[in-house]
Formats: sequence, C-alpha cells, structure tokens
Amino acid sequence: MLQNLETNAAAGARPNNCWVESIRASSPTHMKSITPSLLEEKRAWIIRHPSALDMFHEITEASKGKQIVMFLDYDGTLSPIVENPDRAFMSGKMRRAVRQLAKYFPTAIVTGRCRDKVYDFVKLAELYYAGSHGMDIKGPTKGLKYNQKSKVVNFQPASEFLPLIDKVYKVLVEKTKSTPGARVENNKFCISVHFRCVDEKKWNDLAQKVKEVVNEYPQLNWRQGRMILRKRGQGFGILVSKFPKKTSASYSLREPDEARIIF
Ligand SMILES: O=P(O)(O)OC[C@H]1O[C@H](O[C@H]2O[C@H](CO)[C@@H](O)[C@H](O)[C@H]2O)[C@H](O)[C@@H](O)[C@@H]1O
Repeated sequence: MLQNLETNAAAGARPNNCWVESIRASSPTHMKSITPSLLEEKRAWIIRHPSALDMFHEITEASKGKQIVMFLDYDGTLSPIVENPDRAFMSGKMRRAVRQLAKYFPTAIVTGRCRDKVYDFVKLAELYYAGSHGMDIKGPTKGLKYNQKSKVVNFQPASEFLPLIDKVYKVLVEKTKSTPGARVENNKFCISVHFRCVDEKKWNDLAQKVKEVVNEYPQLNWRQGRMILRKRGQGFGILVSKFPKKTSASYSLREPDEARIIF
C-alpha cells in the first residue's frame, strides 16, 4: 500500500527538508530562471536520455523478434499536467492512438491514480489498468472471445486495508485544510497529497503536517510520487518530461504529443 506525496515528497523516515528539497528539485517553477549552468545540465541530461523520437530506429531494431508489451503512465504522458487532478483529460487524438496501439500489443496503463478514475479518463475497455501503483489491476473486458469473462484479470491484494486508508485520507484532509492550495486525493489503495498549488513558503509547513500523520501509521508504506514510463527488465523506459529529472529511463520525450507520435 502506497502513499504518494505530490510532488515528490519522500520516505517517511526522512526529515522534512529532504521532502521539500525533493519537491523543489522537480518543481517547474524553479526552472523558470534558466542560468548557463542549468542549460549545461540540461544538455548533459539529454545526452544521457536522448529523445525517443531521435532513437526510434534503434528502439524498433532492438525490439525485433521480441514480444512487445506497452506500459503507459497516465498523468504527464497521456494527458498534460494540470493544476486540478480531476481535469487531467486526455485528447481524442491520444485516445485514438492508444486504441490503435492496443490492436497490435498488449497495452497497460500503470498509474498512481485510482483505477476507476483513470478508466473514466481513458475509456478504452481493451486495455489493462493497474491503478493505485499496481495495488488494483484489471485486465481487458473487450476483445475477449465469448464465454471468456471468467478470464478477466482482477487483482486487489490490499483490500483489507481500505478502511484504514479511508481513515488516513480523512485525517489528512482535516490536517491540511488550513494550508491554502493543498489538496488530498483518495486513490483508493493510496493517497496523494498535492503541493502543486501551495505557496512555496508553506511547503515546509505542509510537509510537517503530512509527516505528523505519516508517523502515526507505520503500517502504511510512504514513498515519493510521479513515475512515468518505467524501465523493467529488458524493456525501454521513456520518461515524458519537459524538465530534466533523475530517472532510470533510457530515453526521453518532452510532452504527451511526442508520446502520441511514438505510438
Ligand atoms: O504515478 P503516476 O501515475 O504518475 O501518478 C502520479 C499522480 O498523478 C496525478 O498527479 C499528477 O497529475 C495531476 C494532474 O495533471 C497534477 O495536478 C499533479 O500535480 C501531478 O502530480 C494524480 O492526481 C495523483 O493522484 C497521482 O499520484
């Protein structure tokens, strides 16, 4: 069971300033003032994680003869990042591209979001959905031959924790309500605390409040948020981000539109 502190607060045992530093490091607002050293850093980063568009030939060559499975993140990959998580809509163009992709390869959406919510955005029954960071997985309900309904994958290994997660969600809402802009999102098997719309001067304060709650529930697993396309085994990880970030992905793309072109 996971707790996702948006954007990028880290593990419960770490002091607040580590959480806040982590948020700051990945905050686009910090990247507005482009200094020469930042530019240099960006250039070096792009060399380490070249654009998947430029490397498309190499990627397809290396995939030849292999069974291909697509694992796609939702936020920032299929939809643009927006301030209100309830309004992170996916474009019709992107939906068509993903539908097309799923005709050729098994395709899964892997997200920190609640599975039902991401399904409401994507609306494609032919995909696998792994919500709550994999704590809630459901296979395709479309494209199965008749009488195969029993074969639909359903995986919810942490159901017994639902009452506890619900309780922690309410505690977090109460605790953070005095921080303007703070938002707590119930993702069913995990909870996100959003810092995006909070004044940076209040981040320490908010991190402290969250930490107080975190410390009361050691049975929950707390970790930092925002994963994009992940690299697994022999796979190709592609990070979709406008800003250089620490990543285990081999390649990068700047925005969802570039991801759509790749599909
Ligand atoms: O692990 P992910 O699948 O990448 O999910 C991480 C979080 O995604 C959503 O938050 C992000 O997108 C929001 C809408 O664009 C944005 O407001 C927020 O700042 C981003 O972090 C989702 O709302 C969270 O619950 C997920 O944990």
